[in-house]
Order: sequence, then structure tokens, then C-alpha cells
Amino acid sequence: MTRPVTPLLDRVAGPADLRALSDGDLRRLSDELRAELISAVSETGGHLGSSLGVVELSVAIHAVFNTPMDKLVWDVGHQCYPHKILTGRRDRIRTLRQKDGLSGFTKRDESDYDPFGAAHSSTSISAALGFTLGRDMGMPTGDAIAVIGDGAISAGMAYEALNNAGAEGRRMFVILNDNEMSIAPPVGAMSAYLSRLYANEPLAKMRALAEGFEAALPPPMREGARRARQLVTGSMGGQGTLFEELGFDYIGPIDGHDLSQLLPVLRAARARATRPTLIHVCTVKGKGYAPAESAACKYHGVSKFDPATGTQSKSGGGAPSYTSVFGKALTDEAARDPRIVAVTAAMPGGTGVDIMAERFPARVHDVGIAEQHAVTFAAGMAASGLRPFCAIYSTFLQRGYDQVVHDVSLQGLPVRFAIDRAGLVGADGATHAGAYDLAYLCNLPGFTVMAAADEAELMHMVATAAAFDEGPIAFRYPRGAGEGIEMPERGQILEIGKGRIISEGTDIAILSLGAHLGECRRAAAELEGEGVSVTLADARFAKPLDRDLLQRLAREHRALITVEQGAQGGFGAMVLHDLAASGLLDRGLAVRTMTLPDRIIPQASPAHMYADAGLTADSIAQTARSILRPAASVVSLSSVV
Ligand SMILES: Cc1ncc(C[n+]2csc(CCOP(=O)(O)OP(=O)(O)O)c2C)c(N)n1
Ligand SMILES: CC(=O)[C@@H](O)[C@H](O)COP(=O)(O)O
Ligand SMILES: [Mg+2]
Repeated sequence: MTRPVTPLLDRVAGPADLRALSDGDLRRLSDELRAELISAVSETGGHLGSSLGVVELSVAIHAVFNTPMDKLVWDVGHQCYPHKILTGRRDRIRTLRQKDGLSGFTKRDESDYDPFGAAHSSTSISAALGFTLGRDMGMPTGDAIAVIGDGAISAGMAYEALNNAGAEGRRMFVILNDNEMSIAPPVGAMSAYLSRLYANEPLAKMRALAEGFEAALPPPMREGARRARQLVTGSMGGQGTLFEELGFDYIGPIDGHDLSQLLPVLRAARARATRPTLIHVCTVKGKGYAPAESAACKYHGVSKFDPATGTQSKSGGGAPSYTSVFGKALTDEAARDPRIVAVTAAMPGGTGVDIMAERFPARVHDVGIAEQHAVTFAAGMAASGLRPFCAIYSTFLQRGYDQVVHDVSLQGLPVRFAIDRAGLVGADGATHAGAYDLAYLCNLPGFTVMAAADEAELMHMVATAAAFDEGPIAFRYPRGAGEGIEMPERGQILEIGKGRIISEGTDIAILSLGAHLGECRRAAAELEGEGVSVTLADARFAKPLDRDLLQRLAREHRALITVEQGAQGGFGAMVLHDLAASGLLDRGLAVRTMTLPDRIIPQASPAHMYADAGLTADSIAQTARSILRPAASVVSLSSVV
């Protein structure tokens, strides 16, 4: 793979080197940085579009502010690749999102230039305000700069932070990176508002002029000038911006790719700001790379690609993704039942509800990055008699957990949760792991929790959820392709709380929940080859448990192993509670619950991550051996005394 020629970038070991360059060199450096970014991500895949959009912004921030003493907090952090290249990690940028490589998001333990980790959106202003308070109380920290996108600022948490920062009145910077894109085109009133701000160019120019004049005044006169400017812009129909009403100074909108605007504005803001200051920067997602700029998705998330053409490498062997199976099954159910509606939090494509939207656009609602609202919005729909499917990745549903408890579970409302990306997800790493939904849902009274073992099971679960009105119901399934099995024309409605026997044995029972059934099949085959007779069962339901099945497995076998793609405290815990309560542990039944371990599993391929987690066919078989032939699998005592 040819590498770009980057004479200026080669001289930048860190931001201090940036600050020694002329503005003209900084412009040339930005071009080199963009070329390096395209080259690197063409080899690794990742979040190219958003990173391309902040090349100049990254150069300008590090050139003007005294990072790492000044704390630069990227929101989501998926756009941090130029920042990582500029802050001493260029040599590792081609390890991005790989096992033992650089994280695809900012990470505190990766660099002093990453003062705060990210990946879940809309946290940057809160964190930056925290650093600001630390500075004001004498902690060794300089200014705080939050860079937040127009998508991320649609989340409630961002307003909580703006509200507090505006009231605190402490000097801090919020750079709003407005590229008029989320993952999909942005939605919501805020997005429309920002576009109006951007469109109101003459007013913006007049405001910028007035601000320049104000800034030149001695501090005591500035407040008066600011009020006068607000009166003037107000009389021209340009009320103070929302941000000014919240106590921020507002600067912008400015062109986020033009260093001749960015540098002086950031320098002036840094020199003069006395209050929270929001700088509205307009950028283009995918900027400077034609295949990205022209793509509808702006190359938000790409696999490896040919930099000459932008053509991405295909992944997967042809089996349909769980996401597409869900989207199609939901659309078919929606065609049969007009009460079915869908809600997504800014991820119509990622969740597959865009498939339904093609056919029933009025029944699919994208609420922006607003999982808390999405859940309670769906609860309201359910209370009205509709049948809402709330489609949210496992990890992002964490953001709406209190709404799940308070608005859905306690009221017993029949919201259907389609939980995609359950289990380990690969390159996005620990922040995106769908590790906890079994634990955080199975403890909720009245919740029904299912897990699909394959894509046919997923179809059955969609049909089951569509018909189920007895309370909240969730079904989970993993990222990526299914097993490539034959799928039914339509999913069958499952009997609630009933699992299924896959194969009968007599020695040991493996009770699988969800998509690890394939690994369990391979473990059972390995054990059968050693003369161990295995019963393999698919629980289908983590709640309510199939008590008849549990009792039968417990009575007819010497040992029971549960397997799930989730952290401790989920399915296995529920099984243990039940076995203990029914006295089935009193007769010496050996039980092992195989879950994700109680530690963070860093990014790698899902297969590597499950191996790291000890959740492979071999480890399942080894667990069985350790129960059935303890002597054979443990060093004998005589050899150690
Ligand atoms: C809480 C949460 N929900 C959803 C996501 C998935 N997500 C990642 S980036 C993104 C869009 C961000 O848009 P914006 O802030 O405008 O950044 P841009 O990609 O445009 O640079 C979304 C929805 C997330 N990271 N966190
Ligand atoms: C940055 C972010 O949070 C999303 O873009 C996420 O990476 C999407 O995950 P999938 O690639 O699994 O849809
Ligand atoms: Mg955006």
C-alpha cells in the first residue's frame, strides 16, 4: 500500500511542533494529514467520514490551545483519528480498532492527549465542565474544550450540561461541529435550528463584526457592548441564539475547513473569553475525499477500501445479517398489523428499521440520539394501544435504563425491545459491548427476555413479540451475519417461557441461550467424540425460565452448564436462583455458568474476543471435562505435597 508523502507531517511528533509552524504551513499540513488519514483508514476501516470532517479543526485546536494541559474532549470520539495522528500516535494509526491496537475512540490510558474516554455520545460538555471546575479549584489543568457534533447535541445529556455550564458561567469552550449529518441525515428541531443559524449569514457576519469590536474594548465596557449587540440583532429578528440564552457567548457560524477563519477565531476566543463560549463550526462529513463526500452515509463507518476508488472490501460469507433479518421480519409483521410502529435513536440503518421505513415511512420514528426519550416515547405509544418496537443496540439501551424500569417495567407496558449488537461486537471494543442487557433486564418484574440462537429463531421472536401484549418483551441478537440456515416464510409465535432440546444425552447438559449455540454444538460434538453423552438445549427465554426443562435437565444429568453471550448476573444467574429455590442443588448437581468474565474485553475480532473471554467450544468442553473427570483435569495432589 503506497503511503502519502508528508514532509510537514513527518516533522510533527506532537502539538508543540504544530505551534512552531506558520499558518500557511498549517494549511499544507492539513492536506498531508488528510492524505495520511485516508491511507491509514483504507487499511484498517473505521469512522472515516467524521474524521475527514475535522482535519482542519484538529490542527487548529492543537495549534491554538496548549494541549494536553488544556483538555480537549471529543464527543463520541469516532472523529478522533486526526487528533491521534497529531498527538504522537501516527506510528500506530494502522493498528486502529484491532487486537492490541489503538482504540477507535479516545481513551485515557492511551495518551495524555485523551483526557476523557468516549464512544457513547453527548458526554463531552459534562466532562469538560468537570475539568473546568477542577481548574478553578486549583487542579493542574488548563482550559477545557468540548468538540460535539450536531448529532450528539441532540441528546438530552448535552442540554443538561449546557444548562449547568451556562449557569456556572465558568470559562470553557464548546465547539459545535455542525456537518448536518448524524449517522443518517440529522432529525429534530435542533437540527433545523442550526441550519437556520447557518443560513442567517448576514446576521452572522454582522454579529462577528460586533464581537470583534466588543472584544477590542476594555473588559468593563464589553458587557455593555454585548447587550447593545444583542439589542441590535434582536431588533433585526435575530434573537440571541439558544446558546446565548443559556449563558454562552456564541461565535459563528464559521467555516470549519478554512484555517484563515478557524485560527483567528480560536486565538481570539482563547485570548478573550471570560464565560462559557460556544463556537459554531460548519464542516462537511467526508471532506476532501470524493467517494466519502458523495456517499449518502458520508462513509460514516467503512471497512477496508481501495483509496483510489473508495470501493470497500466485502465482509461475511453471504449469510444475511441479523439486522436485515430483523428489519424484514418487522416489516412483514407491520404489513399485517397497522398498530406496529418502530422507534430508533438515530440509527435507522444500524438497527434495520430503515427497511420498514421504505414501506411504512410514517410508522418509523427516528428521534435522534435520544435513547431515554425513545424508550418513554415507545411506552406512550404502547399505552395508547399501539405495538411499538423500540430498536436500540444493547450498549445504547443502557442510556435509557431508568426509562425501561420506570416507564415500561413498572407500568407493565408492552414495549417490544429489539436489542441488536448483543454480546461482543468486535472493533468498537468495550464501550460498545452488548454485555449487560441480560443482567439489566432479567431482574425486572414482568419482563420477558428472549435471545435468538440463529436467524430463524430471530424471525420467530419478532413474530412472538409482535403478538405479545402481556407486558414488556425484549429479544436480543448479535452484530453481523447469521448462521446461513434455511429461514421460514414467516416466524412462528413461540410459547412464552419454553426452551427446546437440540440433542439428547445422559451425562451432562449444556443449556445455551442465544447465538452461542453454534459453539455449544461444537463443544458437544467434541465431548461426544470422547465418549461423553451430552444433552444440548436452547433456552430461548432468559425470563421466564422454562422450569420444566430445567428440572428435567437437573434430574437426568450429573452436571449442567449454562452458556450466554453476556456478563455475570444474567441468564446463568437466573438459572442458579431457580435451581437453588427449587432445591435442585441440594442433590449434588454440578452447575457451571459460562458468561463473559468480570473484566473488560478489549477490542479485537469477535472470535478473538470470545476466546479472550473463555467462551469458545474448547473452553465449554474443557469445563465439562473438569466436572466429569476432575482428577484428569487437575494436577493430582500427590504431585504437589
Ligand atoms: C448514546 C449513543 N447513541 C448512539 C450512538 C451511535 N452514534 C455514533 S456516532 C453517531 C452520530 C453522531 O453524529 P454527530 O455528533 O453529528 O457526529 P458526526 O458523525 O456527524 O461527526 C451516533 C448516532 C452513540 N455513539 N452513542
Ligand atoms: C461510533 C458509533 O457509536 C457507531 O458508529 C457505532 O460504531 C456503530 O456500530 P455498528 O458498526 O455495529 O453499527
Ligand atoms: Mg454531525
